[in-house]
Amino acid sequence: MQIFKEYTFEAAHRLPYMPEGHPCGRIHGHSWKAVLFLDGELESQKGWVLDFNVLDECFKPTLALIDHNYLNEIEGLENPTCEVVAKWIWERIKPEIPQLSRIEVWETKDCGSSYAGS
Ligand SMILES: Nc1nc2c(c(=O)[nH]1)N=C([C@H](O)[C@H](O)COP(=O)(O)OP(=O)(O)OP(=O)(O)O)CN2
Ligand SMILES: [Zn+2]
Repeated sequence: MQIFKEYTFEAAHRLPYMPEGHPCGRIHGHSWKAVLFLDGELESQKGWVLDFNVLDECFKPTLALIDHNYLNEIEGLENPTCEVVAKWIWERIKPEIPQLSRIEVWETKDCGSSYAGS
């Protein structure tokens, strides 16, 4: 069984390795979306894989670091592409939620990344 939960955050970033004059090299902001997917067995009595509230509590400190922030100033996000952001979230959440199977990070309404540990 797979479950998922979507989180949104507002954050600014710039991509430092863009050529001179490239718009993504300038500081700009997005309404980002992170979707966390969990794979696991149904707990028979409760009828769920994991309480969404447990996931919320686990993700809350990470969300607080990135929401309304400038990503480039956060350790590990010096080059904050959506690929790097997905991997960074994975490395923070996977040790606490072993059922985590994939993360999507949407940078705009139509582009993003998907990371499943490799
Ligand atoms: N593989 C990646 N490519 C790009 C990333 C990224 O993280 N990974 N990021 C950017 C920029 O940050 C840009 O802000 C987002 O992409 P873009 O499609 O250019 O978004 P726009 O809204 O500016 O463009 P539309 O014309 O509206 O689609 C660029 N590339
Ligand atoms: Zn961007």
